[in-house]
Amino acid sequence: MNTFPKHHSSNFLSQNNNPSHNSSRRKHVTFGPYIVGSTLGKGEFGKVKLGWSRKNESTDISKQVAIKLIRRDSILQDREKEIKIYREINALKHLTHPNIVRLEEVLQNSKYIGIVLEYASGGEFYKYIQKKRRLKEPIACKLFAQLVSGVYYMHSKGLVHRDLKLENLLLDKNENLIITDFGFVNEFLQNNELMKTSCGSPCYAAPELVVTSNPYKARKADVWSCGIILFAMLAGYLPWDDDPDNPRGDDIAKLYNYITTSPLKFPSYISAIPRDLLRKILVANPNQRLSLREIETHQWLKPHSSFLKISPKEWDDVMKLKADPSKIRPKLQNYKARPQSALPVSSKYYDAASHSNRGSLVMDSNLLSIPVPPKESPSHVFTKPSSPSTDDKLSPVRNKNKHARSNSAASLALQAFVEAEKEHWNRASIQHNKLHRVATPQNQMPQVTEEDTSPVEKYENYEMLKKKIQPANQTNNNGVNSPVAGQPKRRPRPTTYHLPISASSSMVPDTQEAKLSMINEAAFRYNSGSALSFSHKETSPFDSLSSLAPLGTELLPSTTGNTPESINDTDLKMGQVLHRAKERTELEGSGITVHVQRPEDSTLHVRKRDDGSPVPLENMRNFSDQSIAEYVSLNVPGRTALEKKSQKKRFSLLSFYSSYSSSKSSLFVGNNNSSTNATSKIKNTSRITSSQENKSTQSRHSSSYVTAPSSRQPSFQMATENVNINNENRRPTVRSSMMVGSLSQKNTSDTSEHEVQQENGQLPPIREREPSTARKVIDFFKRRSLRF
Ligand SMILES: Nc1ncnc2c1ncn2[C@@H]1O[C@H](COP(=O)(O)OP(=O)(O)OP(=O)(O)O)[C@@H](O)[C@H]1O
Repeated sequence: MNTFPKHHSSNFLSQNNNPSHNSSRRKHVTFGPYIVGSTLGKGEFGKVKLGWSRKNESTDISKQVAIKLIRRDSILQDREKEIKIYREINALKHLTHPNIVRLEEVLQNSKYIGIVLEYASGGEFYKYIQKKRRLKEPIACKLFAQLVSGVYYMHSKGLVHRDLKLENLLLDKNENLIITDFGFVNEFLQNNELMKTSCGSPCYAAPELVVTSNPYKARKADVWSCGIILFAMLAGYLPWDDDPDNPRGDDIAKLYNYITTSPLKFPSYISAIPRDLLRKILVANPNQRLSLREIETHQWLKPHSSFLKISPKEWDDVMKLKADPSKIRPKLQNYKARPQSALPVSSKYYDAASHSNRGSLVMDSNLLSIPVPPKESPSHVFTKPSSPSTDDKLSPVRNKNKHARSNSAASLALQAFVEAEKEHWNRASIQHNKLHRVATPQNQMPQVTEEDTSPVEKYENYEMLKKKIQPANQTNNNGVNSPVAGQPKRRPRPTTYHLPISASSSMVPDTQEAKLSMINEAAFRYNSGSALSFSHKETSPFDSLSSLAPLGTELLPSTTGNTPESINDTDLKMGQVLHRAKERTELEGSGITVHVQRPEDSTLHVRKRDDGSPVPLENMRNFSDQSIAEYVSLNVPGRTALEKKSQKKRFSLLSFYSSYSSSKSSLFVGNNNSSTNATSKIKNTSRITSSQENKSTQSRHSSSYVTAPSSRQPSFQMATENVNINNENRRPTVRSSMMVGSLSQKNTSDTSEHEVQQENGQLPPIREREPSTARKVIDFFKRRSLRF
């Protein structure tokens, strides 16, 4: 039974001290329709909290989200922050790809803006590498294919990320890659993708962003970052991190000189084919660097070539269908259709708000412009308008034979599409009402073109396939869905790209109910309808800026996230766990909502941790091992430690070039200043602490430009500004970075914890580490938050 009241408070709730509530009564903090749990992480803008949506009244189910909470007063003072937030929101509204974090909705109350995101329960990618020291090639290949697919999708929407790095990658519970943090995203025009604003982290930033003030080709800069990420996956450390003259890597001028003059060095355990790919990606000259399309066709990615052939349009089509079942054939609609999620409240809310004064949340129009028309920068090479790739028009079917079977989610997704195409053609030859009996011979697949199969059909067929390979009633002894033979015994995530690939026609569901169940379980994580309810047809994600909500507008309750589509089995059980154990009461007029636990009524007692997360302690046997394990995983100690990551130190050289603040900085190519001067100037000015960042960005009025010290790259020029930056406050051992825990004596969390304690005066300062031969490995993530 749903115990949540129909009306809920939009505010964070304070602790209830009413003596009438004894200790057995548990309270929960809420934000809008979400119960707020533990802190998942802390970023530049504040904390990211785990949240649970309220149960849908009819279905009694809940789902998990990550809520990025931003204090409104913190952004009122800081225009750059504000811009980043709205960049992120507007970009995410337009991106619906399985490897890009899904925006559920945006809420705000008097104190906070909350960006509600899909919860990436697999945690941070760099920690994953940290744990494994480095990734095996097949795993790296799968994850890199997902990264490339996500980035290519983003580029196809005219957006560049500009801050791709390990720290901005998360994993879902099935270890699929999720790209996050779109704060630096920007739009490019197909016929002029040049940008001026350098952003990102030096270790991941393409040389052209740092060593020249010329406009750079935005997509190629993302490609470079992908290459660095791939190297880090395979090697376990960042490339070009072994400069004896710059052992700590924090002299950016030296770092880039080293990058542009030193050949890439590989550890012996990276094999020849990925080395070849890396050598073609990590090319200092962006014109010679591979494009994403070229990367996709590289031999190393062949196992995932089919997945990579799924075009952005195909991703959109499938997701639209998921969001709008009305487009599915009437035959399928006749099955008991699930309630369709309404347009996210936040969207409606924003639309309504577009007529009102948006106060401080108006974006600077300069932000949206693409800097420097070609004629103004004749030295730069411009990209021609890209004509649609022929690859995009190809059906994945054509590539079927190229696809080597793999367990990867990516390749499985592709297989699903391929199989769906195949299925469609088989089905086309028989009566529609006998579809479920069709046994499709393996390896018989007519050639079809994109035009031959409508997205609706594809989707339907895909769903059919999915049902075939994983019937709803197929469970193992543990009550968990049985894996298909040969597949790992892991309950697949309800996404299309995590499908087992071997399908048996005997597994075709033969009832309408089974088919309905198949649809209901279906597919993508883009299932709540929220992200998809945004218009994808807008030409620019920034078109809708004016419709952003004004501050001070009251939070409206959300209906998003309550649809059954959004809930998987685990969520359901989670929801049951939570809601059986709770009762919620609203203290009249107080604005305080209290969730009360009544142990005598509960099948499972939910306790609250210090950090606010619910912890189930008793009576776990009522639930499957898996649901318990997953629930427990939400409360892993690592998360608590993660919370302490608040001590993240960061550099910021964002202020180097600010296209949206052109009045504050001017860009030009410097003249032949001596390299010595360049090096020393940058050395003196290129360090900045996070606490100084904001101040420094306000003070960047004068700029100085110096040539890069590289004699091999005479055309590269170094630009920087006097941004009042120094490194005095930086802790020498932290270097605004993370270490490879498995190799270092302390892992990241420990380090953060130490810092917290240290700042509280409980511990002596960490001693500076002596450089050692393993330093480059130990320092793997040291520059994790370095930004410019
Ligand atoms: N969708 C998510 N699912 C799970 N954890 C998340 C999610 N989004 C963010 N986190 C956690 O919160 C941390 C901070 O998030 P994020 O980096 O997006 O915040 P930010 O304010 O944009 O930080 P940054 O300083 O990197 O810009 C992440 O490192 C991650 O641990």
